[in-house]
Amino acid sequence: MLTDLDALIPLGRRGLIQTTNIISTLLIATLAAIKIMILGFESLPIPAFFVVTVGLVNWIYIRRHGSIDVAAWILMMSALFGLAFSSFYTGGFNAPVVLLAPIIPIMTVILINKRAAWISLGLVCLILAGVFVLGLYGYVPKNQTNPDLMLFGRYIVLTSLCLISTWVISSFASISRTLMAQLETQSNIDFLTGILNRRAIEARLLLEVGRARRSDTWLSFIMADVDFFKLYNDTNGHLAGDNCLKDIAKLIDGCCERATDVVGRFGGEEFVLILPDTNNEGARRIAENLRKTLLAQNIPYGPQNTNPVTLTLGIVSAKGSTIDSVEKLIKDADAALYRGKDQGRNCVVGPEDVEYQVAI
Ligand SMILES: Nc1nc2c(ncn2[C@@H]2O[C@H](COP(=O)(O)OP(=O)(O)OP(=O)(O)O)[C@@H](O)[C@H]2O)c(=O)[nH]1
Repeated sequence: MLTDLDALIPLGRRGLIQTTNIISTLLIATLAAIKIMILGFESLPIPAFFVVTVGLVNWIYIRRHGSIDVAAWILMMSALFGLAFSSFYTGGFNAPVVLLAPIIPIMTVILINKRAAWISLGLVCLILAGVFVLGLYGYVPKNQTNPDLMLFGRYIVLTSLCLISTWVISSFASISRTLMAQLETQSNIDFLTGILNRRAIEARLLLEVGRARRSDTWLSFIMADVDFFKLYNDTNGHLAGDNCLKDIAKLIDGCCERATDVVGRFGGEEFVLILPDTNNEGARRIAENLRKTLLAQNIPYGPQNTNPVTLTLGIVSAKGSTIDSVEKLIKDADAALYRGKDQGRNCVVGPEDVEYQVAI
C-alpha cells in the first residue's frame, strides 16, 4: 500500500501551507518596505499592503485551526490579486513582480490539487493577457521608480524565484526517492509475515548461486512446508491460520544462525531458507533444529486434534561449481520436500537420503 503523499511532506499539509503563507507575506512585505524606504510615502504599494494584510489574517486563521483548503485558496487568490495589481501599477511587463507568475500555479498544485492548479494557470494567463493588452494601448501607468531600484527589485524577485523552484523540485525529488524506496521494500516483502517474498527470494538465490559459483563454496537451500495446514485452517479459521503462519515465519527467522542466511515465504504455507557457505551437514542441523523447535511449541491442530503442527523440510546442498541453475536447485529441494511428505511428514529429507525421518 502506498503511503499517503501528505505524510511524506515533513511539515504536513497544514505546516506547508502556513510556511508558504509566511514566506510569501514576508517576501511581499520586504519588497514593499524597500520601496517605501527608497521612495518615501509618496508612492505607497497599496496592492502589497492588501496581500500582506490577507497573509496576516490567513496566518491567524491557520493557527486557529481553520480549514487548510480555505487557507490555501485564500493564499492563491491573494497571490493572483497581487500579481494583477502590482504588475499593473509598477510598469506592466517591466514590473519585477510578473516574474513570480509561474510560481502561482506550481504552488497551487502542491498546496491544493491539480484542478485548482489549472484554474490558477487560467487566471494567471488572463491577468498576463490583460496587462499585455492594457500596456499595448497605453493604459498601464508609467513606472516612475528609479531604474536602479527596479533592477534591485528584479534581483530580489529572481533570487526568490530560484529559491522557491529549487525548494519545490528538491522536495519532490526527495518525496519520489522515499516512494521508490518504499515501493522497492514493499515489492520484496511478504505482506502477511514480513519476511522476504518469492520474488525477492528468487532474486537472492540467483545472487547467491553466482557467488557460490565464483568462489566454488557450498550453498544450501531448504524448503519447509507446514504439514496438514488445510486441516489447521478448516478447524481454526483462516485468521488463526494467518497468525500461525506469522508465528512459524518468526520461528524460522530465529533459527538462522548467520547474518548472511536468508529466510522467505515461497507461497502459501511454504517457507524457504538460503544458507550461503553452508554444507549439507550444517543445513541439516538447522533444518532439524527448526523442525524440533516447532514440534516443541506444541501448537495443536484444534480442540479435537491435539497433535502438534509440524514441518516437513527438503534440503539441497551443493558446491558452487556443481550448481546447474536456480531452477534446478528449487526443483531438487521441492522433490526432497515431497519425498518427506510421502514418507509421513515431520521430517528432514535431503536429495539422496531418507534417513532423517522422525516420527511425531
Ligand atoms: N490462513 C492461511 N492459509 C493459507 C495461506 N496460504 C495458503 N493457505 C492454506 O494452506 C493450505 C494448504 O493446503 P494443502 O496444499 O492441501 O496442504 P496441507 O493441508 O498443508 O497438506 P500437506 O502439505 O500435504 O501436509 C490450504 O488450505 C490454503 O488455503 C495463507 O496465507 N493464510
